[in-house]
Amino acid sequence: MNEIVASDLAIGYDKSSPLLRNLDFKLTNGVYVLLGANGSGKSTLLKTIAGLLPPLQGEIYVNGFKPYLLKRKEAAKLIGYVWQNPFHGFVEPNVEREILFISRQTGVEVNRKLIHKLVPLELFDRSPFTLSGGEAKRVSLASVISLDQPIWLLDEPFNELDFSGVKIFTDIINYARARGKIVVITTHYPSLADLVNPDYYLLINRSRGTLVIDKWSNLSDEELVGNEVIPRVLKSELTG
Ligand SMILES: Nc1ncnc2c1ncn2[C@@H]1O[C@H](COP(=O)(O)OP(=O)(O)OP(=O)(O)O)[C@@H](O)[C@H]1O
Repeated sequence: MNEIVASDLAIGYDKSSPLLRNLDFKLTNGVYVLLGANGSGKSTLLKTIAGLLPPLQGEIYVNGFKPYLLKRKEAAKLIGYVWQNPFHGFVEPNVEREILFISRQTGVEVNRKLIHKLVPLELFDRSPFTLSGGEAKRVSLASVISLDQPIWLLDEPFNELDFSGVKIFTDIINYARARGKIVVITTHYPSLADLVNPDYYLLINRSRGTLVIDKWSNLSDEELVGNEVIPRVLKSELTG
């Protein structure tokens, strides 16, 4: 059983004004979608779970480990964190080397099926820095999740994906669910997130600096709109 446990957790960059505080939750195997306004702290929460940021207060555990105390290679074996902007993560001169970079660093064998689902072979010799936005997203997803870690944190994975990219991604999330992973996905598009049948939604309440964890059907349109999440009745909200 995989688990992410937060206990009286406060996160952010400034102890005197945390973005989120008093977080107490336990996530177990399943698919979670993290929603919230621009700048509310979604990426910051993922970075804290990934161990890139220490808690400001309280504690975070990933499968019993404090992630911010793990060596980067150990953290990379446990947690696959895909950055929001793929170009921020690229370090290699060609796509093939880029995809295998974390595997080389950690010594973990990659799951080639996941790589080939996401990235067409004809991209392998290209510089990652010359890729289109969608191609770059596919490469950055492949470069991280091909390690098949038990925990995947995916920051805005739907951005830039075309229809076939969304279908492939949906298949990969079904695979992750069947393998008992914990997958946390951020998005501003709940209608796309719905395609992966999330178990729970994590909604950031920015004014209170807290996190609501619930089923989609229990989140009211008022609560969604109040936190800048695109609601169910989109047209009337945008034109009314
Ligand atoms: N390194 C940093 N130092 C100080 N403040 C930061 C740093 N990184 C992010 N922030 C601020 O923290 C807040 C939360 O940022 P974060 O990226 O977590 O938001 P988000 O919910 O992911 O937003 P978006 O929907 O726009 O991607 C923002 O106000 C941002 O400017």
